[in-house]
Amino acid sequence: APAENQGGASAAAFWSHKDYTLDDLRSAFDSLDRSIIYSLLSRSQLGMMPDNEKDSVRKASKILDPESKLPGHPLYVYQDLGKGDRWGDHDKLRFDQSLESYVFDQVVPSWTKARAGNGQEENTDGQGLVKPGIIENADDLGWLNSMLSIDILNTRIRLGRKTALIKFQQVVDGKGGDYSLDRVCGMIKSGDESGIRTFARDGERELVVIQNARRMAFYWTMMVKPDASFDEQDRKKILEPSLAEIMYNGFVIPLTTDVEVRTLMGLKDKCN
Ligand SMILES: O=C(O)C(=O)C[C@]1(C(=O)O)C=C[C@@H](O)C=C1
Repeated sequence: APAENQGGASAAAFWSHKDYTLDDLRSAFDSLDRSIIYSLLSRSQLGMMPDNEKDSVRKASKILDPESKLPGHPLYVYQDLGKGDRWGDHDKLRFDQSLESYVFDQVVPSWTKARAGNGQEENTDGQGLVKPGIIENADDLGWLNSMLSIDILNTRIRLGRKTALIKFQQVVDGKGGDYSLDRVCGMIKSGDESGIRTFARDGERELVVIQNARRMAFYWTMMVKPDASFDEQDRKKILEPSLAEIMYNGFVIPLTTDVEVRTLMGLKDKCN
């Protein structure tokens, strides 16, 4: 067996498994982001259905944001989620220790709840988390899509954990640039969260992620051929790629980074 698999107390021995690189993770981010933008856009088109069909979409947006007056446009809805000063303090977002990630409370509707229009409690786990339900027919594609959007978003944000572990590994390998193991461990041990956040962030990469989101939103909205019955308002709702940017800038990247920071701060015992 390779030396690094023989165990040992040092950080180097513990973190030397190299199944994937930061580049591998970034291509995983890229494909998740494609799915996220696509599912949000296809979801947004539901908002352009005739009024009677919009009802289920309205219900979905009400669960996300009870104050919302907008007809089920997830990009608007997610934008609303960011109204608080700190994303993590928003009452619909909660950090789940066991998942090492933020979860959206009460946003994954179950089939029964959607169908029966019952109160929020019925299908929850007792802590306000609605269990995913079973989609029984095509009428529920809207619900299915909103569950997928949330699920892919969660998966994306949780990837922050692996990303943080790889960044720590790079430091252990002496490939952390300005960041030595001593420096990073110093920040972890002294509880310097903002220092660790600066370490975890990569401004250039963030620009690439945001630009990709914009481009995908633009590309896919161009593929939507507006029907003569869509009014000006509706057109604006789908043909607005900057909403993707708002979402990634204000919410998706910050939450992913938060997961990275929390993961890194938890590596105290990997520091000597
Ligand atoms: O790619 C990284 O290095 C990440 O940490 C992921 C991510 C993102 O959410 O896409 C988060 C923070 C960084 O500033 C850049 C990008």
